[in-house]
Amino acid sequence: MRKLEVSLPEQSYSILIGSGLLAKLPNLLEMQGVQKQDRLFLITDDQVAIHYLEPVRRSLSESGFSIDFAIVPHGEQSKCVATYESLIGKLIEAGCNRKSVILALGGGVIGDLAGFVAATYMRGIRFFQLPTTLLAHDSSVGGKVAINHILGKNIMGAFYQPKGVIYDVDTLQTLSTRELQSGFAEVIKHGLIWDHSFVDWLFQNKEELLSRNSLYLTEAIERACAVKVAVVSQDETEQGIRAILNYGHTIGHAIEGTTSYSAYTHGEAISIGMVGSAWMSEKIHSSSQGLTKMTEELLTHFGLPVKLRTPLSEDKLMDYLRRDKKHTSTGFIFILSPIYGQVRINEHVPEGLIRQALHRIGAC
Ligand SMILES: O=C(O)C(=O)C[C@@H](O)[C@H](O)[C@H](O)COP(=O)(O)O
Repeated sequence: MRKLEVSLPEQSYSILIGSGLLAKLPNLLEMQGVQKQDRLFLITDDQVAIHYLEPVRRSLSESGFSIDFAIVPHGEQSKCVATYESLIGKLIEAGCNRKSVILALGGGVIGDLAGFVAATYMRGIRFFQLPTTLLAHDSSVGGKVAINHILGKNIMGAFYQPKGVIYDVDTLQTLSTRELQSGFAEVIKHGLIWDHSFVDWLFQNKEELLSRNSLYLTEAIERACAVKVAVVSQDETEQGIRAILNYGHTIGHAIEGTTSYSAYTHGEAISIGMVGSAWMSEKIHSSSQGLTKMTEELLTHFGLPVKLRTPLSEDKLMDYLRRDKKHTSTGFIFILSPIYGQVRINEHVPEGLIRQALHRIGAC
């Protein structure tokens, strides 16, 4: 088992990554201070539930924990006010109190949604992230929890850290190919923003990674999480450097939002967003020549899209970009890469350049 520590001013926690961790959940929770009398409430989705709900529920009940659960439909549409409110109702009905603990068993949607429920139920109760997708190496760490508004992604949210992340890599074996590939977008992002040797390693080991070799996946998750931990521990609430974790997300969120979260997975949208960002980087920084081609090659190797499948309106994407959380009254802020393996926060990116980048990725 690999272990990383997230050290934050108010609270620190561990990320445990390894095989067979869900089976050890009762012990791992007790080691993190959860007691048998603390009511557990597990939140998952209908796809994850098929594989993991019963074994997890049974092992916790047989170990003496009392556990209730709720299953929501899979997909980004569940990150909404209606699902949030219904979950709060279920917690009340189950008798959850301030000592109760939420278990977020699933991918990024479940982690964000259950985390937001935990952050707000009775003004905040403990929660653990139990990621079951590759993409969730990113969303489970760092405490960004949120639900979407029809006009914007993650608009209602909080910075609310989990008490721990328990990442059983065996769960990646049941992911669909599309979901696995989607997760690589965020893994690649962590390399592109911080550590070019990690990007090279991903290139070299793509066969092992795509064939779900657990040792290689564990290594990839650990290295990507290490980048995230290094950034978040410097800037928990995104006052500055944490914005670099948004590389590719400005355009990516606009793609997801304008297609009502139905045409692209989060990873696919971020993949296309990173191509747009690489292209703008080349236009602004002469030192990043060749970045777009290299980014496209890497993403394509991992089965990710580098262009919109069907053209989207440039104006609609621009409207969405104006509502991006990084946007200020002084202009568009983009995370761009002056050199392979590093990024900077670029303020005042000209609208004309953004429009050209949108064309480059297939907007019309
Ligand atoms: O942790 C962060 O900070 C990130 O930006 C990571 C992103 O990959 C993640 O998708 C995040 O939820 C996006 O946050 P948002 O503030 O842009 O909504």
